[in-house]
Amino acid sequence: MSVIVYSTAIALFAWIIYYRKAAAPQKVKLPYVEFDDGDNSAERYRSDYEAILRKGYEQYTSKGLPYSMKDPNDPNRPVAMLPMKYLEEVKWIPEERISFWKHIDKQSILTQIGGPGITEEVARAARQGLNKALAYLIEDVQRACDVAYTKEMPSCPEWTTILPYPLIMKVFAGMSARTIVGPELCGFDSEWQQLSMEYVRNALSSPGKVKVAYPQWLYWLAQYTDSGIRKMRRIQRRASQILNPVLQNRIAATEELKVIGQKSRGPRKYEDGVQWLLDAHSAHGKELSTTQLARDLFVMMTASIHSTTGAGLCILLDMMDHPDMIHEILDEIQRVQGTLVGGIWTRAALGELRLLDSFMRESARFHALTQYMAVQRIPTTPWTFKDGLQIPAGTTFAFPSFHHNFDPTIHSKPEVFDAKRHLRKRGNLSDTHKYHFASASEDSVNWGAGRHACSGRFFAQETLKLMLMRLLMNYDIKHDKTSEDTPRFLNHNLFVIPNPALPLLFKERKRAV
Ligand code: HEM
Repeated sequence: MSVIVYSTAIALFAWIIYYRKAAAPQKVKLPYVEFDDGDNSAERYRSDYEAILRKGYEQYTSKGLPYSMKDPNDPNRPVAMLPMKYLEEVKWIPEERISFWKHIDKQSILTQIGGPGITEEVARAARQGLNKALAYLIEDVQRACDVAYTKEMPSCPEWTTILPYPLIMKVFAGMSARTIVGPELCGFDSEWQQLSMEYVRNALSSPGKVKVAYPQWLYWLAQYTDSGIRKMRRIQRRASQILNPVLQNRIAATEELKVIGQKSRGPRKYEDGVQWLLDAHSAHGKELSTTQLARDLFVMMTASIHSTTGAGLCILLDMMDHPDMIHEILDEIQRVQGTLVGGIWTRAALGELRLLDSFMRESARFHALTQYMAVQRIPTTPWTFKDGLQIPAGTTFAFPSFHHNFDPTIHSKPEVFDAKRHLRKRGNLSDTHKYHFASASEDSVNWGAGRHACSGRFFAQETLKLMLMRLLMNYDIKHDKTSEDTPRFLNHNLFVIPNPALPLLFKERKRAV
């Protein structure tokens, strides 16, 4: 008897050892960079990743060498930081092999708590639907911008304190509602807008709480116990209801078009996120339910709201540090505005705002569109680069976008904010797609790269131009001396965001420009 018990115990012990070894993630074999002074606490990393990335850039990536460091999204294995020479090899590898969406899942944990994730249909709707229809949407988006400013901006005949972050966010939400759900639900402060903003708020705040309160294997439980996540589910149910008639309209319009057999060159009856998602699902032979529609639209909102707001505020803050440029930018705006028919902006006209565009791209270079690293990917099976570098399955690798932006071999005098830098670069080029704000050109990976490069970046570019123009033309803006101690930027792990609590002073111009 005791022999049986003894043998069983040994077998069990051996199995546990084997299982733990098999389950333990394989570690990447690269030099590990950490803080020299011995303080490698979680808090230190949260607020000072930039220092580690700078050290890694100086010692390794700028010299074409990879290294590893603590991954804020994965306590079990480090992230591999790669020099740019590896980028081409992974840009176009299929998602199933080198995954971006798994990185998003790891970072946001939304799919692990019952929330939505990026899908092929979401990516396709933005890449093909939004980008193709963008030229037709500018007029409506401009109108939504005007309505939002009129409603949100207080009267300020004298210098008035305003928090620009929530202002920009609200205005962008108005513009994106028109684009994402179309004319039926997009009214300013409509139920859709309130639901979607509340959803995004919870989708961004709840995962952090879950990560602290639960071990990873119990994350799934939070969808039943966490009030924020339960709220997201309630919002999703209500959103599905109000989206139903909108979806039916898109289905009917698509059927009508099939019957007429019309292959028109212009916009269809509806050009919006609901239509593009319907197109994308149909293209994959899938039926689109209202629940899936709500989830997909919320993914788009979550991807776009704070990223665009953050980039917009970075640009505004840079403008205040370079007031000399504001006059030149205003001259350019007025010159182009003079060519508009009925004061309506077009994509072509927005494209003529080359100085404003160059300023925006320089701001994006300085602040890396609020992220220290880019092109984060996770191999689904072990990946070997051509030179033999191996990345184990499940280990994130990434590229150092922020420090790349300050590399003197890429940009001359990188520490100088040079608003005309990209204008000069574009000057002699026949390729008009390069070096404008939304370009994923080779001198920057701020927008990512390859098959997953941000598909909403052209929309972000045009909405930011419309929003910034309206502010510059109507208001003088300056820093509030009483809030000099308020930090302008906040570090959080791999993000550096303009402080949402930073107030600025606004004063109406005597005569709007
Ligand atoms: C300034 C604003 C924005 C910034 C800084 C930004 C940044 C990014 C970045 C860095 C990526 C990952 C790219 C990669 O790793 O290769 C990305 C992907 C994506 N973005 Fe944006 N984004 C912005 C605005 C938007 C907007 C307005 C939308 C939609 C309307 C959007 C939708 C998406 C989608 C769907 C993806 C995933 C693409 C794919 O997997 O194929 N983004 N974005």
